Formats: sequence, C-alpha cells, structure tokens
Amino acid sequence: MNKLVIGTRGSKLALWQANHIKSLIESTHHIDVELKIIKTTGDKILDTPLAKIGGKGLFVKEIEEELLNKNVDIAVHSMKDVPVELPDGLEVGVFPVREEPYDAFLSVKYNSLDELPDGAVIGTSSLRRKIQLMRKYPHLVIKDLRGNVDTRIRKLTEGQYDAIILAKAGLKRLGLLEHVKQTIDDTLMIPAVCQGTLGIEYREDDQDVQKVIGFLNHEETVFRTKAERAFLKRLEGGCQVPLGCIANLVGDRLILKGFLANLDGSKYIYEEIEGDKTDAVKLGLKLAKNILGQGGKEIIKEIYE
Ligand SMILES: NCc1[nH]cc(CCC(=O)O)c1CC(=O)O
Repeated sequence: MNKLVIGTRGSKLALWQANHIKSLIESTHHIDVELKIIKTTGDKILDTPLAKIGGKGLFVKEIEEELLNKNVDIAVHSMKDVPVELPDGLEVGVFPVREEPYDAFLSVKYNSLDELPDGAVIGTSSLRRKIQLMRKYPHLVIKDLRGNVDTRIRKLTEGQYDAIILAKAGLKRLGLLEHVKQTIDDTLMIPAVCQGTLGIEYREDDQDVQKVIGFLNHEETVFRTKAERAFLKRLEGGCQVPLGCIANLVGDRLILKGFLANLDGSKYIYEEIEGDKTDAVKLGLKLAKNILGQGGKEIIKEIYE
C-alpha cells in the first residue's frame, strides 16, 4: 500500500483532525495520504438546532457511503458524532490519544458560570448542555446557538450572548482557547459520550488499511471509549436522548459517571460506578442498567411516545 485516502468533512475542525491523522501516518509509514472532502447533511443544514433535525449520523452518513464505495480508505470522526450502530461492512476500531473531554465556558466579560448574573444569556443548542445548565443555574436564559466553531465564537464576541459553551477539545485543536474562561468539570456538566475522542472508520475486510493504522490505537482511550459507548448503546437505542457519560482511568480503575434526563429536564438521573478497566464494557452497561432501574426506563418510554 503506497497511498491512502481519508474522507473528511470540510469544516476547519474536521480538516484539522484529518490532517493530524495524515501527518501521524506519514511520519510512521512511507505512504502518501490524501484528503477527500465530503459534504454531509449536518454541514448543509446550518441554521436549525440539530435536535430538531432529528436523525442520527448527520455528520457521518455521506462519508460512510464513500467508504463503502471504496472512494476513500478511512474516515476520521469525532466519536461524539458517530451513532452506535454502524452500516454493515464498516468498523470503527482505532482510537488515538483522547483530547480533553470536558466542556468549556467562553465569555468576553465573565470568568465563570458562577459569575453570570440573573438573566444572562448563554448559548448552546445541545439538550445535554441545556438541561445540566438549567438544573445548576436556573437563573440563566439559554438561547440556541448553531454554526461551526468560528461562527459560534463570532456570535459571542459580537455580543449576541453573554457566554457560550463548547467542547474544549475542538477549541484546543483549533488554537481558539483565548475566550475560554473556565473548564467545566464533571461536577457541573457531564460531557457527551466520547467528547474529545477521535475514531477511525474503515472497511471491516480491509486488512491492509488496518495494518497501517493500528499504531494509532491508544490503550487508555480504548478502555474509556468502550465503557462510554456501551453506556450509550444501552440507553439510546435509536432516538435522541439527553444523556452524558465520562469514564476516567485512575491507575487500572475505570471510574464512570453518567446521567439521563427527559426532554424538558424535569427528570434527571445520575449514577456513578467503578471497576477494573478490563471490564470497560460491563461497567458501561451496568451504569446504564442502574440508571434504567432508577426511573430511566420511564424516561426512555416517554421520549419514544
Ligand atoms: N457537535 C459538533 C462537535 N463534534 C465534536 C466537537 C468537538 C470535538 C470533540 O468532541 O472531539 C464538536 C463541537 C462542540 O461540541 O463544541
């Protein structure tokens, strides 16, 4: 194999991520890596809150079609955008070193969430972020915010919002930490499943490609990814549900925190669990099971109806 094609979205963040993987591959193997930019549904619909568009895999479907048609060899995804169920013939099994998983608080005027006064306007379109903010900071006004990272920061600096929330990982990658005033830890906000984690997708039967990219796999990241994705799989089962999960490794111990809420945030269930890292999948499933047992079942039922 002397050439490898990466399928990627055209956003700055997606291109950074694809170029990052390209340079890691090129500095390890004598292979030329090319990028092929693919426009996805999520890129075409920029003004509607994603939760309203519904449908999953908005940022990956078209890229997966190119993989299956063999027009590209691998895809580099933000794992947080990858649905639990993949099309037949494709696999995501390579997870490079994870970037910071937490959300970031950005503001021109204020230094932290705690500083925001009554009625301050905070921007996010994520139900997960919205519900967790409403619970801890009921005095804030939450306003929808969409667009790519640059657009969102522009809307902040223009004064349309007092503060906005974004994933810290994306900001770090793009060198945009300037307006980050606070890293929001998991006592205030549980991140999205696999936030900050990249995943590489490829054809299941493509041994050549798998040999080339295997070196990118990071063991710690794999344990954390497995646990969080198992949690997601058990809870989501095909619909858009406000939930979050973070798995952190302390030595060989894997510590998981997760929550599930209903759509208006009036029901919110939080649980923690810990165990040996080699039980990653079991721990993720057990955490989900505990949440389902605490009223999560009714929430899932309510969302489906
Ligand atoms: N929803 C879009 C998206 N997908 C991945 C990231 C950030 C990077 C990552 O989580 O790896 C973002 C932007 C954001 O939520 O601020």
